[in-house]
Amino acid sequence: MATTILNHALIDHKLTIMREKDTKTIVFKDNLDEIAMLMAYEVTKELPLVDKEIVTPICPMIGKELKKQIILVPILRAGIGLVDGFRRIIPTAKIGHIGMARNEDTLIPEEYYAKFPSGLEDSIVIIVDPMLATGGSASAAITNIKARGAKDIRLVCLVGAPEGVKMIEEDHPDVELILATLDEKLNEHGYIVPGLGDAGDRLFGTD
Ligand SMILES: O=P(O)(O)OC[C@H]1O[C@H](OP(=O)(O)OP(=O)(O)O)[C@H](O)[C@@H]1O
Ligand SMILES: O=c1cc[nH]c(=O)[nH]1
Ligand SMILES: [Mg+2]
Repeated sequence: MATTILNHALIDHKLTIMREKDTKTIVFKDNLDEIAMLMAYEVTKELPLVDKEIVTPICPMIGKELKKQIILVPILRAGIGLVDGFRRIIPTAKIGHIGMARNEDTLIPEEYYAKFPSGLEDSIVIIVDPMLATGGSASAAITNIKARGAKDIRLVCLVGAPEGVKMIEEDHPDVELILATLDEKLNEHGYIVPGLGDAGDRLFGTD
């Protein structure tokens, strides 16, 4: 399935504020929240619809409604920063959580928490995480969510590295990947260059 890079002017403007190293935690959080709404609008543009018979004040008509339940899954921790914005745009979304921690030496991710609503098999699952670096965390999260029954999965990330895109395309060719922007590369510590640093730390004020 094709990878989409949004390259959206307003998202890029807000992302530059987030990237700046002196941006304060609250400003970082607010901009991520606003970007999440814009990305939610973009990724829901072509969701499958079914007909719905309704009556307007003027006459009966066949309207449209979403065909499937949406389950939003943030990859903890940093993915939490995208949840509120998505929920404002898709208030009927149910939320699952998956915790993936990347070992900073080996860069290998490990699942440490998972809780999902029922109905993964029949829902559209939108996994969110600001960063796609090596791709290890997102790829493992997708594998684990598929093992729990999900079939229709989209992965939405803010900043991607070419290495991460390659891993998702190879490991999960059935998953639609949507990025706000594609950065240049990874550095020797597995951080995205130019990137924005450690998204979880910047979002929650840890270091
Ligand atoms: O593509 P990868 O190389 O796996 O790196 C990306 C992952 O790294 C970050 O999480 P981190 O492990 O730092 O956890 P955190 O959100 O708790 O900070 C980020 O939010 C991704 O989940
Ligand atoms: O650049 C990176 C890479 C992984 N995780 C982050 O938060 N930032
Ligand atoms: Mg982190």
